[in-house]
Amino acid sequence: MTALLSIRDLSVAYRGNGREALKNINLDVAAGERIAVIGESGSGKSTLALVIAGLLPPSARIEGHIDWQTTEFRSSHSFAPPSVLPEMSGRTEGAKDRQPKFVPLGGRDIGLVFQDPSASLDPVMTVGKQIAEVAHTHLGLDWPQAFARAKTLLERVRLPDPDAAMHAYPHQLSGGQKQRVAIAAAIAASPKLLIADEATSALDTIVQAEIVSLIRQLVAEDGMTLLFISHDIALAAELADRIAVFRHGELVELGTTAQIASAPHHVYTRALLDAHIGLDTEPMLRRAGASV
Ligand SMILES: Nc1ncnc2c1ncn2[C@@H]1O[C@H](COP(=O)(O)OP(=O)(O)OP(=O)(O)O)[C@@H](O)[C@H]1O
Repeated sequence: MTALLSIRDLSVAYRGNGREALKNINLDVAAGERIAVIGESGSGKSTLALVIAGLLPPSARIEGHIDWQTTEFRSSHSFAPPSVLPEMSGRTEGAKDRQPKFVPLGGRDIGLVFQDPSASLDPVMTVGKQIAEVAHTHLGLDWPQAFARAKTLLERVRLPDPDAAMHAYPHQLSGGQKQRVAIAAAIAASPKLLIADEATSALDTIVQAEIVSLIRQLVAEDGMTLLFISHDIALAAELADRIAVFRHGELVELGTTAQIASAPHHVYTRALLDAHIGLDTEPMLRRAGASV
């Protein structure tokens, strides 16, 4: 399968933080693949999402490369994450040599869904306008077309009354409904990559399962690549083809969901699995296609 994304020797350090948030990460993500990134709090999961999306603060030190395979240019293009550019002044010749380079744009090429939908939704703009704005900006649709697309998206994310929701403000919706709206906005420009960073962590178990199922369906229907970030290995196993296990900024294990769930190599992965034993390990293994 073609790699959509190749991460090479990637390290990230935040200013004022002695420890590197990511250490020498190498990871290929295939086009159309669903990959889960799991690990405990502080393991570097969100940093990975932010560096891929080019959203790290400019003060963060980034080393290494993220290469994108884009159909637009029909070849592989390398980009230095935007926030590293000022620090790359000594290497600009090399950077110029790689022209034309493809710099993915958040919203257009990468859809992002975070834990707290309230933080990504504008409280004083109607839901319909927020989704339509993404389609208007990134797809160049005129406003009537953009609003029509917003309505279709609200139907696709299964909001109970899409017509009413178009005119609603975020505070009038439940947490699960807001997350559906955030997902609709994230996929409004048909991004190649959807990053869901703890997108279900703030929701109760039933709504969590509904959102996971929704993400699975949308990713399949639109042929998106999924980076699903979670601290919950059981949830990750529900929809990932492969699981990447992070600890203290390092990628300690990478394997198919069945392999990770049934025969983990790393002691830390085993500990994450053990935390689920007696709770939902068997269903998780069955879902992952492993023999129990
Ligand atoms: N803006 C920042 N400035 C300084 N240090 C940061 C910043 N953001 C994250 N860090 C540090 O980087 C490391 C990795 O954090 P990160 O948020 O990527 O982990 P995480 O696995 O996503 O954790 P969580 O599940 O709690 O969100 C941690 O030590 C964290 O304290």
